[in-house]
Amino acid sequence: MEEPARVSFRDGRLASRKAEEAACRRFQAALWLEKMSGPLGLPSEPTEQQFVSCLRNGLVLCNAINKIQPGAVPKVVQNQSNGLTWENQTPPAYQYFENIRNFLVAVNEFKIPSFEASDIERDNLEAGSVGKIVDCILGLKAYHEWKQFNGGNGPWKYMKSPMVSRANSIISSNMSGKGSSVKCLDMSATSERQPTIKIVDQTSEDFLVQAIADCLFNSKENIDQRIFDSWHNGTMGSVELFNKVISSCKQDQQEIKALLSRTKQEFASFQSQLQKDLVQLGFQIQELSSAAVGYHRAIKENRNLHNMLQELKGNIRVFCRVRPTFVSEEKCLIDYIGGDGTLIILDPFKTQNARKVFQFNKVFGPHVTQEEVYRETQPLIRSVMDGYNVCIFAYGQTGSGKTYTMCGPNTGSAKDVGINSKALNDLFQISCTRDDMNYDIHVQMVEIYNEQVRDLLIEETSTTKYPSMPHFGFLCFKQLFLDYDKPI
Ligand SMILES: Nc1ncnc2c1ncn2[C@@H]1O[C@H](COP(=O)(O)OP(=O)(O)OP(=O)(O)O)[C@@H](O)[C@H]1O
Repeated sequence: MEEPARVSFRDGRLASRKAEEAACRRFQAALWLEKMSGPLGLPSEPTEQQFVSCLRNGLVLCNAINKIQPGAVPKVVQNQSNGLTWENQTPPAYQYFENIRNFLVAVNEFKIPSFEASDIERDNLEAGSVGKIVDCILGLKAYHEWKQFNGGNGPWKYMKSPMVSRANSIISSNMSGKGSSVKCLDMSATSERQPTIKIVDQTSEDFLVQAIADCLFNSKENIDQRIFDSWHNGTMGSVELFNKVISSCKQDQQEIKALLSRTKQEFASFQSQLQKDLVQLGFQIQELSSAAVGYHRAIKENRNLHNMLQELKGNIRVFCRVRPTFVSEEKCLIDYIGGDGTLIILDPFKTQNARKVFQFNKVFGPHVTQEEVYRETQPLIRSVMDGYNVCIFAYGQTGSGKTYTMCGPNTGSAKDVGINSKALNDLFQISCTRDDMNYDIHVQMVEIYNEQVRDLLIEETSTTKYPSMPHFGFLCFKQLFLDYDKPI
C-alpha cells in the first residue's frame, strides 16, 4: 500500500522540477537578451506573461540576432512610442508582423529551433508555447557562444541539454552577484557549445552539486527511494546524496554485470539443452514415422491375408440353418448334423434308403443363436470394406426361417436382430475406425416373389404381408444385396 503514495509523490515532485526547470531556462533567456540588447525593464525572474510581452514587438529579438550576425534582419521596424516601457506599449500590427516574421526567417537560416508567430500573440500563452520561444532564444544564445568560441568554423548543431541548461542557469544567476574566480571547471566535454565556466567559490560548487543532484533526482529509476527522501527532507546533503547515488549505481552495476553473466550462462545451457532436446525429438519422430510406416504395411498385409483366407474358404459358401420343429409338425426329420457341414435327413415313409446325406459348408442346428450364424458371415463384411463384392442371401421354402435369419424376430432385443442389421452395424463401425479411407454406403433390400421384384425399403410395399405360400419347390427366396462402392 506504500507504493502508490511514493509514486504520487514522485510524480508531483517531477512536475514541480519541470516547472522549475522551465522557469530557470526563461530567466536565463531573459538575462542573455538583456546582455545583447540592453536593459529590458523586466524583473530578475520574469513571469511567462512579462517575458512574452517584452518580446512581442520583435525589436528585442531582431536587435539580438543582428548583434550575432549583422544584417540577419535587414530592416527592423522601430517602435514609435519611444519612452514607453514594454508594459504600456501597444505595438502597431505591422511592427509585430514585420519584425517577428523577419526574425523567424533569420532563425530558420541558422537552423535554430523556431516557434510560430502566433505563440507570441497577446493572451495566447498556451502550454508549451513560451517554452518554444525560450528554446529559440537559448538556441540563439548557444549559436552566439559557438560563434564566439569557434569563430564560426566547423559544423553547427543545436543540442538541447536540460541538465547543462539548468546547471548553467543556476551558476549564471549565482555568478551575477559574485566577484573574482577561485576555481575553474571546464564543461566543454559535456557540451560543445559551452565555453569554459568559472566557478567562483565554494557556494557555487554547492550549486553545481545541487544541480547534478536535481538531475539525478529527475532521472532516478532504480535508486533506493529512501536516499531521495532523506535528501528531500533535508537530513542528507547534496554531496552525500551524490556520493550515495554514485556508490549505489556502482553496486547496481556490479549486480547487473553478475546478473548478465548468470543470464548468459543460463541462456547458453538452455540453448544446448534445447538443441539436445531437438535432436532427441528428431530421433523420436523418425522412430514414430518408421513405426507408422510399419503399422500401415502390417495392416495392408493383414487385409490381404484376411481376404486370401476368405477366398480359400470358398467364394461361394452355402450354410444350412435348421429351424426348431413346430408343435403342429409331426416329427423332426433331422437324423444327424455334423460339425463338418454334413446333414442327414431321415425319410419316415421309406424303409430302404431312408437316409439322405447333404453336404454344406456349415450346418446350424435348431438351437443356434442369431449371433452364431452371423459370426460365420462377419469376415465377409470386412472384405466388403476392403473393396470386395459380397452377396448374402437366404433361400428356402416358405416358413423355413429366411426372414427370421435375415431380419430377426420382432422381439426388440438387440441380440435377436438378423444378419442385415448386424452387417450394417459392422459396416458403419469399420468405416469409422478407418481414418485413411472414405466410404460411400448405399443399401438396397428387395424380395423376388413369383418372379416379381419388390423393394422392401419402400413403405407402402413393405407393409404388404406375403400371401400364403404353396409348399412346393424353390419359388420363393429373399435376397439381401449389400452394394458398397469401392473405397475412395
Ligand atoms: N431359428 C429359428 N428359431 C425360432 N423360430 C424360428 C426360427 N426360424 C424360423 N422361425 C419361426 O418360423 C416361422 C417362419 O419363419 P420365417 O417367417 O422366417 O420363414 P420364411 O422362410 O421367411 O417364410 P416365408 O417365405 O413365407 O416368408 C416364424 O414364426 C419364425 O419365428
